[in-house]
Amino acid sequence: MRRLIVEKSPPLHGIINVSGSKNAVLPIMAACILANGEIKLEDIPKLEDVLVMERMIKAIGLEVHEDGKNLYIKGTENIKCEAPYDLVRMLRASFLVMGPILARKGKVRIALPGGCNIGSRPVDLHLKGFRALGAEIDMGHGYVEAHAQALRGNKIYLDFPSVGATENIMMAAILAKGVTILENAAEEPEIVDLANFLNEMGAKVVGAGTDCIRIEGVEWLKGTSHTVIPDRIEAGTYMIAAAMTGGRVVIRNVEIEHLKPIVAKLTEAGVAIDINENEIVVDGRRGIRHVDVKTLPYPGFPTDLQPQMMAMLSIAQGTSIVIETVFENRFQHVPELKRMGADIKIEGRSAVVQGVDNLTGAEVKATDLRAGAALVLAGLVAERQTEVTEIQHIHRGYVDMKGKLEQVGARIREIN
Ligand SMILES: CC(=O)N[C@H]1[C@@H](OP(=O)(O)OP(=O)(O)OC[C@H]2O[C@@H](n3ccc(=O)[nH]c3=O)[C@H](O)[C@@H]2O)O[C@H](CO)[C@@H](O)[C@@H]1O
Ligand SMILES: C=C(OP(=O)(O)O)C(=O)O
Repeated sequence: MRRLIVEKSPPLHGIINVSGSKNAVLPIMAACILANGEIKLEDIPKLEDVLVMERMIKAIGLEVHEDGKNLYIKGTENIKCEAPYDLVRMLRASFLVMGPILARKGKVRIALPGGCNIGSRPVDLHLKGFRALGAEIDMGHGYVEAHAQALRGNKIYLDFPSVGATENIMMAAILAKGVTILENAAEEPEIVDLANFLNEMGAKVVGAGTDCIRIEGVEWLKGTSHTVIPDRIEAGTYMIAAAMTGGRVVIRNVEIEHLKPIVAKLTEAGVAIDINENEIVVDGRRGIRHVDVKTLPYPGFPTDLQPQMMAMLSIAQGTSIVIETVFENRFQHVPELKRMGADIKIEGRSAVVQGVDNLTGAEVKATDLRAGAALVLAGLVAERQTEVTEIQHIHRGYVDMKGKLEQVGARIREIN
């Protein structure tokens, strides 16, 4: 099993280039099922999750090839209506092929995604949306089946602004007859990127990025070229790394607007931040003060940065409160951080983080993607050596984390 060995590192210094967004590229790859024609996705992030999604859309019948930098996908009408369990199991986002297949073929059979370890993550809101568009849904034997004579636009109110449900329902509505109004929709930048991509292919989506999205059904979609937005969670992770180590790092290829919640919290914690056109300079030399953090749907503080933020607050001056409102089981990094000497108490969905002077290296387990990132960051400031195991989770969502951190002075290596 591969592991990352992280040693106490000097303050990070230099430049880090952010890759394309994992959470934008995955739904966009699913949306290719809706199109006829050639699609070019430029500068795609080379991530395990992208490879799995590539296998998924190939299994459905799309032609996919890459030239090391770009991904070329050929949309076709000859698609299969079934998404196999072995792929849905590996990647939750693969459930996002359900809306596009249903839209295209009027029927779909897909494995229910397995429980992921940050929460139970049901798909009831996705299914509620498909039902409102006229689909009949059957469940059994670990699969969900949907079929419809013809999908028809409708008014749909989401009980919670779920990112995945917003994306799946939006894609199902693209080829439906009439107009769909999606209320209490998620407003994440990745949803705007998906809507832009769909519109470039000929869809009629307005309002993405607000809580009300209007989709006017069209007959068909054509091919296009698209560059996905920069990964705001990757950017935020390295911003926190710079702050924690008391370094000064220039983070390039960022969309400043998307980073507002993390910029606000780091500034409140005493970190100096300079903003240029598409780069951000993070200077942690003044030290870190305690801050309270509550995760919320965008534009609130992202749950995907909560573990990394918690690692930072575990060495801040004073006591911080971290409240996780999005996922009910996203504190699994806490026992691991405690093994490294952090002083954290969990009370329900809140964690009380009392900053300590020093963390100490230990063998710790990456229980999920962002938990793994948090432990790597903790390792950069911990005395002696930290060994992070189960790093396949990190490879799901970070392009060459080891190389990017090494480039700014981190002492980190990967071993088998
Ligand atoms: C591939 C991708 O983009 N993943 C992101 C996406 O996940 P994902 O799309 O799975 O997250 P959601 O926004 O759907 O989930 C948020 C909350 O809604 C609940 N829920 C969701 C759907 C549903 O049908 N019923 C229901 O109860 C979930 O259990 C969770 O508690 O948004 C999350 C929240 O920003 C991020 O952490 C993930 O990185
Ligand atoms: C939870 C995450 O991803 P996924 O929804 O793919 O599990 C994440 O990116 O932190």
